[in-house]
Amino acid sequence: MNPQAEHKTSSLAALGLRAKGGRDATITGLSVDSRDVKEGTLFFALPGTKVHGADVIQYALRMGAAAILTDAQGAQIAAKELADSSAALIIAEDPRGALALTASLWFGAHPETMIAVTGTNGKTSVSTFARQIWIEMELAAVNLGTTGVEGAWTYPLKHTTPEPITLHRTLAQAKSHGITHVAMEASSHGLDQRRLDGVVLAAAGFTNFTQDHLDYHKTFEAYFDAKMGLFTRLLPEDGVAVINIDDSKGPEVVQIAESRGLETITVGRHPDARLKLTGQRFDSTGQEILFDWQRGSHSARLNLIGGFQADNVLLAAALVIAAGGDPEEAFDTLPYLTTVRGRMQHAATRRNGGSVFVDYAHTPDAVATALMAMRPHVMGKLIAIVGAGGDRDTGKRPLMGQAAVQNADMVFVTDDNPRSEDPRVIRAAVMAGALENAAGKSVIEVGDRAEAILRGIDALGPGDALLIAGKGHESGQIIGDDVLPFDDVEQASVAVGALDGDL
Ligand SMILES: CC(=O)N[C@H]1[C@@H](OP(=O)(O)OP(=O)(O)OC[C@H]2O[C@@H](n3ccc(=O)[nH]c3=O)[C@H](O)[C@@H]2O)O[C@H](CO)[C@@H](O)[C@@H]1O[C@H](C)C(=O)N[C@@H](C)C(=O)N[C@H](CCC(=O)O)C(=O)O
Ligand SMILES: Nc1ncnc2c1ncn2[C@@H]1O[C@H](COP(=O)(O)OP(=O)(O)OP(=O)(O)O)[C@@H](O)[C@H]1O
Ligand SMILES: N[C@H](CCC[C@H](N)C(=O)O)C(=O)O
Ligand SMILES: [Mg+2]
Repeated sequence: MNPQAEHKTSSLAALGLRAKGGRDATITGLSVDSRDVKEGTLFFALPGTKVHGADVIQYALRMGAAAILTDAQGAQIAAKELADSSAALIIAEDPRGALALTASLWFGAHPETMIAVTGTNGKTSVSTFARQIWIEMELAAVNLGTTGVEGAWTYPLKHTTPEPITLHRTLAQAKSHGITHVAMEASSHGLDQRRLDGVVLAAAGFTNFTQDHLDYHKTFEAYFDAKMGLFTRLLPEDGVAVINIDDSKGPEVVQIAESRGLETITVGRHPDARLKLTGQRFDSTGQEILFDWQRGSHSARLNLIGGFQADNVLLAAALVIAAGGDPEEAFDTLPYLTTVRGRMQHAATRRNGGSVFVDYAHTPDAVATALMAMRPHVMGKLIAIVGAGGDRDTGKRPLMGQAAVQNADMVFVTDDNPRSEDPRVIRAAVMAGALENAAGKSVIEVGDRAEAILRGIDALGPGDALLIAGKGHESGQIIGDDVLPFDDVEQASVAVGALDGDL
């Protein structure tokens, strides 16, 4: 906890907020949840997907809220309670944006160099590689996202892009631990809800754009627009946009960035890419890459499985350069990069040489990419274990089954966080997509994930490989409201032990 932020007070005026009737108040803390309100809190009553925070203003006032910030609708909902109270009222057109800016002023300090990455897949990978490059360059760096805060300082997080109060508190804490460089993930939910507004970015990256999260955004257009907020709203005029030009949306992102006059660094195999991947050769433990930067040719060994990891690594290197890093120094670190936890991670090897990898592919594109990426490293057959999450985009389920069967030789369909849904219904949707495209390949439904892993590993012969997709670094299986301990890497070695005897 940042002591300064926890014990401080501030006037509304010092936070840049103007209350109705010019009323000021002494604020002792910020909250978006009425249940956390204490004496002196500024409560942000936000419109939500389930309720409007204004519905609970009455409760926040009873707990001692000194001020309420809400939108016009919220002020109307709680008009009577607000009129009867001495708390200051701020009405904002964009209350989530106001929350983010207020949180950034409240916590104040943050590391001096910050970058953010958006895209459907690859955010955690790119931000982790950027952090690893900085650390190899002897800078005090962290990545912040799905896997928490990792690097020179570690801290757990619940969200990929935490809500602004948590985000700015975490950044202030990072600063107090001596962190100077942060690579963070900008999720589409986070961008849509303005969670990152108020973060000052040196550079922003775009990985790719494919289907996910349509449960929340409803349309591809809305999902893309949310992601583009990173370039249209968040990145300052002097920030640099780093864009994967090989993605079909890449040129559009370049246009969006250039229409604001932003400097761009394009990355990819495309002939015009500023950081251009020109060659790639795979072997059983990784790959050699060739790339061009400003008329100079470079080569590097990557101890990473999967062709797409080269895209992620080069995007990370370009972000480091965009944020002021020396290019040659950044390129020299590439052979030292290590697997991102739960992403194409080698988990176990059978006595017969069959190998097991754990990956976080949880979108149709990621399942296809991950499996295709394994092919050049695998001599024998490729087996996939796949499942889809409950209470998430339902449209992606059959497409994930299809992507698995089209790119593997044998598929097991199993459970992956059914949450409040009936797991059989989720599996049926994944199975339908797989069976429709099976073309004679074997597709087997095994609900219990541990059993699916055991059976997948049992099917491995010499030279074969198994990809366990979907859960990556996760440590639990979410069933209803329960989280049962479950770790794919651990299960893989338990299964190998059970089948081969402990090696
Ligand atoms: C779908 C979504 O993003 N929801 C976020 C949203 O909540 P909401 O709109 O559903 O909130 P609501 O329940 O309708 O309540 C409205 C407001 O009233 C408040 N409230 C509600 C009840 C009460 O008793 N008191 C009270 O004050 C709530 O705190 C909220 O501010 O606003 C809340 C903060 O105001 C967030 O905490 C919440 O994130 C939830 C926890 C969440 O799970 N989000 C996930 C989906 C998410 O953000 N994931 C992304 C992407 C991951 C990926 O890329 O795969 C991430 O960045 O992690
Ligand atoms: N550049 C890429 N292109 C396509 N697929 C990728 C790429 N990078 C990673 N993936 C696939 O996506 C999976 C998730 O990767 P990663 O965790 O880096 O993405 P993310 O964008 O952070 O995901 P989340 O939305 O859950 O935060 C990986 O396990 C891999 O299968
Ligand atoms: N952060 C993402 C990843 C989910 C991964 C998968 N294991 C699932 O539960 O669907 C989400 O919550 O949609
Ligand atoms: Mg992530």
